[in-house]
Amino acid sequence: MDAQLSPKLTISTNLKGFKHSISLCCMKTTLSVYESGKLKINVPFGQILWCETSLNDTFNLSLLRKQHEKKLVLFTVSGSFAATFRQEASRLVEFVMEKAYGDSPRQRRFKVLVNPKGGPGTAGRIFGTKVKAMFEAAHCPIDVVFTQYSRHGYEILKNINLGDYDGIAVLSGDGLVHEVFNGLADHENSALALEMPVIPLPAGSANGFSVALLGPEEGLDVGAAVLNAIKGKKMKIDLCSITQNNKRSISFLSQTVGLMADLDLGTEHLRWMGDARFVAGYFWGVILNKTHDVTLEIKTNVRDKQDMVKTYKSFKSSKSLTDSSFSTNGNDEEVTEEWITIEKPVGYIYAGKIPFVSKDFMQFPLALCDDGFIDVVLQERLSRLGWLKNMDGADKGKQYWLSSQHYYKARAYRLIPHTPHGYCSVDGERFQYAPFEVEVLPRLGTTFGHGAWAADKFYEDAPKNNR
Ligand SMILES: Nc1ncnc2c1ncn2[C@@H]1O[C@H](COP(=O)(O)OP(=O)(O)OP(=O)(O)O)[C@@H](O)[C@H]1O
Repeated sequence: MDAQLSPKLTISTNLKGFKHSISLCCMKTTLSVYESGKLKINVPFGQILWCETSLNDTFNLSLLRKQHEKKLVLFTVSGSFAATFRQEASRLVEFVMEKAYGDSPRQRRFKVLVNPKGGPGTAGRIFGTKVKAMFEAAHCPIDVVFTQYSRHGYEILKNINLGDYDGIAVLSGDGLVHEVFNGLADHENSALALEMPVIPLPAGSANGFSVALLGPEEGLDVGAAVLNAIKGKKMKIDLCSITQNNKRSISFLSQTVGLMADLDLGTEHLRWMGDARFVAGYFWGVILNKTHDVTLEIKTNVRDKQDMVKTYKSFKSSKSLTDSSFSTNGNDEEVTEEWITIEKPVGYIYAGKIPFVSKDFMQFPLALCDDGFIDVVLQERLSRLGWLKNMDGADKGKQYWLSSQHYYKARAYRLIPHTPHGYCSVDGERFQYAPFEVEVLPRLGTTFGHGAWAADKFYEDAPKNNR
């Protein structure tokens, strides 16, 4: 436990589960609450939302604390102190607030969009029981809209008054975030609009954006996501432009055809299952085991998998690589990017900017938020047994090493499906099953987070008996 620092205060409280009098002590990285000399609560300053005293010598503290299923829940500590302790109280408040926010601005103003139809349809309840109180506890002004119909989010963001907000918090899945980025891109001042941070609060099915920012554990914890909205650091992320039938739009996560599109869009009727619907969809896809004929053209520098991992690892350890790092071959020689064409029957094509496409499936272990590349996976058709084996280690990206899985870092690509019918999923939304073209728009989008995707469990070494 870390050393105790000076600010300390004893308050009388009627807090449930506590005796009459408790003491609050500031440690180096935490605030500790003691009762009769015994430690009862020890919370990192990062989880403190607000701390204040009021005129009648009462003290109020709001924080997020891990509870059931290790999720962060709102907790308040309040009580009164003797008038003789006013100075101690104000010192403690000042100290705690400074530690709690550091150089992050306090009281960010948010537009909050809630999709009552997202995922299992619980966003409205999550807003009323958790999210609203957390923003209020942090004294963040919020302007809330429950979306009424598909594309409502797009219209709101297209016409938003940018000066009124510090961020857009989206309580939903990735589909509504897709609308939000597209609305900002079509704003009359789109360059400024795309500087507006967009923060996901998970209430959809896959919640890929939230998992990318906070990791598979915290990414599904709405408390952790609200905390990120309140205190996260501004970070830039690549977006993609997707053109289909001469219509251009923004994709921020992924595009896919084949098995992975079928298991997403073909399971809309199973929304009530939450993200388990994707597993059910996968098994159904394996039973059908369809083949998709495609032409794939990729603007890439052809590299082997070991080399790409080496570059990725050194990026992770030094964080000093530049945007063009994946353009060199490890020997600091320039490798020319060229268009390559692949024509073959496939199980699926999946391209993405984030490591996890759902909490258990790290499809793009080498994805980086702002490297200027989109990771493109071509998975050859497999036997049914092969598809089942494919699931082994999927949460750590083990399938990256399969010889049947081809992995590219691309600046752009074109996909032309030849099979007559199929699904095409863009950020989890249904697009036409028709040719499309994708180009990376480096660092065009903005969010709050830790400065990089939170993926750290990649299966970095090729398994010995590579299938
Ligand atoms: N009131 C509404 N009625 C019907 N559809 C809506 C409404 N509000 C938003 N939508 C649409 O709901 C769709 C799905 O929402 P969302 O993507 O947020 O959830 P999800 O698909 O379950 O999650 P994920 O994308 O993470 O898998 C979006 O396409 C959005 O346009």
